[in-house]
Amino acid sequence: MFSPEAASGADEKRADELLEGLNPVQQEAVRASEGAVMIIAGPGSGKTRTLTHRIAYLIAARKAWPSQILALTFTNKAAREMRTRVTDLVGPDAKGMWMGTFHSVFSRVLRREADKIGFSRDFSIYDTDDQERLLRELMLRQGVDAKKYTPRSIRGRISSAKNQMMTPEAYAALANDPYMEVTARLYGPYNQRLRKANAMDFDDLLAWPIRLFEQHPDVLADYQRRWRYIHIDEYQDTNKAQYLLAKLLAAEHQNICVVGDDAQSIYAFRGADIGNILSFQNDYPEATTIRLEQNYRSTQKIVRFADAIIKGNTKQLDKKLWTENDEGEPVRLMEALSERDESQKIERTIRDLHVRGGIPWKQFAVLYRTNAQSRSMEESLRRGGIPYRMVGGTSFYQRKEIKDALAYLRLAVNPSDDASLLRVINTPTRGIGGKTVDGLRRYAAEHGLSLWQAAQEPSDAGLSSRAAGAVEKFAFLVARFASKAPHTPADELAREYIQETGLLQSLRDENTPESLVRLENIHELLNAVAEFAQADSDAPRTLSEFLQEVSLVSDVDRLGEEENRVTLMTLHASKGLEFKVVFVTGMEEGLFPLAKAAQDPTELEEERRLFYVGATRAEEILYLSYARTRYRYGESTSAVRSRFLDELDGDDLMRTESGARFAPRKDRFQLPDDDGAQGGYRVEYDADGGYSYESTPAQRRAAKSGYEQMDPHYYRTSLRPDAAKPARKKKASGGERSVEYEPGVAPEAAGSDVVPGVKVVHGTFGEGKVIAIEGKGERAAATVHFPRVGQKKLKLKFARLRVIG
Ligand SMILES: Nc1ncnc2c1ncn2[C@@H]1O[C@H](COP(=O)(O)OP(=O)(O)OP(=O)(O)O)[C@@H](O)[C@H]1O
Ligand SMILES: [Mg+2]
Repeated sequence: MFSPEAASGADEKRADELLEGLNPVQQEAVRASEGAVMIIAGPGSGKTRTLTHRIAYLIAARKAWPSQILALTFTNKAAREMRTRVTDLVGPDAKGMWMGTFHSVFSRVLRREADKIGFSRDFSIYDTDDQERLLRELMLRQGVDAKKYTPRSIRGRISSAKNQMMTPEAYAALANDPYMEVTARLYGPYNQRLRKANAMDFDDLLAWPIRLFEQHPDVLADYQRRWRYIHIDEYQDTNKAQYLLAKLLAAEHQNICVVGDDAQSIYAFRGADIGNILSFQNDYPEATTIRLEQNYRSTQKIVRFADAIIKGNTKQLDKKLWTENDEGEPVRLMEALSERDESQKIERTIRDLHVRGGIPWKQFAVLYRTNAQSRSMEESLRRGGIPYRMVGGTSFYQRKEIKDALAYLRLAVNPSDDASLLRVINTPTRGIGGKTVDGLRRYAAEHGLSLWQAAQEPSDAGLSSRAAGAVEKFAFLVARFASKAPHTPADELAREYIQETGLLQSLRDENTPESLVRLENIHELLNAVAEFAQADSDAPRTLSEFLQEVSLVSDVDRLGEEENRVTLMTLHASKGLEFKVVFVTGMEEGLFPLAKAAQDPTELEEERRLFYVGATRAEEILYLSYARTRYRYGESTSAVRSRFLDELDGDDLMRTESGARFAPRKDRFQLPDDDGAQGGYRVEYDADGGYSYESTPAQRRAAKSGYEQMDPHYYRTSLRPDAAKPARKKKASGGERSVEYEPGVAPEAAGSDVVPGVKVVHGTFGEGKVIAIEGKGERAAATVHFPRVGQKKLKLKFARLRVIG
């Protein structure tokens, strides 16, 4: 009989086998099943693998029932993979484990406990669109200028406040600038509206469980007992709410195992806090800390290259990483003329490696900093007939027609969902115009009703009889399916319902190539519902369950394992994954690092960690690329390659396309911070290497002293030291002074030994003593006192002074 307490000899043998694929340190982490354990280790060192084996071990050694295991991952895909791996390791015993992202696990908890916090179990989850629509409406009502204060950035502010567990009142007390004040005014009403709509936003999915546990200690105790073993992957990217949840749940038994890498923390902008790693030791003083040092993923060259990247950061725990893998190929750097050229080169390289090296498509990943960069890459791959899959951008569930269909489905499950109602009340058009909707809104606000409730009494809302008729018909449609929803299988309900909404018919009537694609998409959605409904053999699942799952899919989650395609995705999305061949693209100043990050040392370090994450996804071959011009904000702009490349040591790790050793430009270097430099620069390069910039006073000072300031922390002394081109004149904008630079010669090298105080001999004036030097390079001039003729100012370029002491 299966019992966690009584392990038989056979169980022990099975458990020991699970240790076989692990090295001794990893085994130690698996065996340390009781108490707090923290595994801090670099990329590819087997953190995730160790976690997976640890869970399998707990089950196989009968230390825990599967249902007593909680594993929190960063994506649902990671959770699915972990579940599959554990099932492979221990068989069907694995069923019943709680595995998923924080958001999916706790939304499940919230559904079970919804009534305790005043929600119904069918609450909706608002996505960013829904949130912004709601905010826009509140702003309109409060007379807030939506151009000056965008709903998007207000949403961002509310989101960070929620992540910090800050209430509207606490936020209002802190507000000290106009933006914060406007946000403070909207935050409370925004929450009330969510509640009225029986809806939660993403941040609520973490904030509400904390409140639930605080207000209901018995519920907390229940979950503490339920989850005897807690596991968290990618711990460095947890935010405050996630940290608190983990702490609350582990408080009783303290069996918590977290794994992470501070050098891979890349979500600070979303409230993640590396500090959580540091607090771990304080929260669990008995915690065992385990360090893994062997990398199993990448070649030696890639591991050393990654190490060189992260050395650029000052605030990093020192970690040694080594590997027994092959030495491997040097990292390749591609220079392209334009983004188009860049993507074509990548396309050719992928094809070549695929055809000649036999590497399957799915072993390639192209990573970029911003989603916008995917467009030209997609184009090249499409033209080349290479199958690809894009993660992010306008993903399937973000398409208009899909969101429309989902809004109908959501409404049937939760009619109070105002955002969904507004979305579809007149889609397809059914004669319910803006005025009618406004009338309903007003009526709802006056009587404290949801829009749905208002729509039940359209004639009381003061609508014309025609409008009221249209609203009634709509309400009847929704109500009919709402009453069926709880006891009808999801696929059956969805098919019939969507048919009756008229969405399909309207797309058919439109009969354009685009509308037919949309029609296809809706059919694909219905297929997805069917697949979901029938996936569980015990009983068909309901629409409510389907919607919950869909609200939480992130783009990475849709990454089909089975499919043999090249993957395109942002660097952020690539965390935790691995591919044989990886391209990190768009390595240009202003793009990677982003311009905004270049101004701030903290953000710059986060960008560098992102580079580190990207590079360490590669198992065998790593390519980096940059383009000299790129379309940004609708115009073609010249670009200069990323500082991240030039700060690398030019040792044996990187080669250019032609196979030459990479020569970093060591002319970019840091000046002391106290030089008084100020931010604000804009450098624009022509394709031929000419450039112009708008300078700040600090830049002009820097230029005077021989350095061109690129930003507060970086200076360049010449334009292209490696280019044998004549000196170029700066095309100064805004009437700035011109400065000449001598490519290839650092200005301070010109006029070398002639410095104030030295004795010199001049062909005509004889011996003299240098009093002062002005200017640099070509323009350098010395003031010399000659006992025979007095003081003279001489251009060094012509004077041919000889130093004699
Ligand atoms: N002891 C081992 N023997 C053989 N292969 C291993 C071992 N440990 C890890 N691996 C393999 O090395 C690769 C990297 O492991 P894993 O993904 O667990 O690393 P990680 O530390 O989680 O990396 P990241 O920080 O990027 O998430 C995987 O393919 C894994 O199967
Ligand atoms: Mg991992």
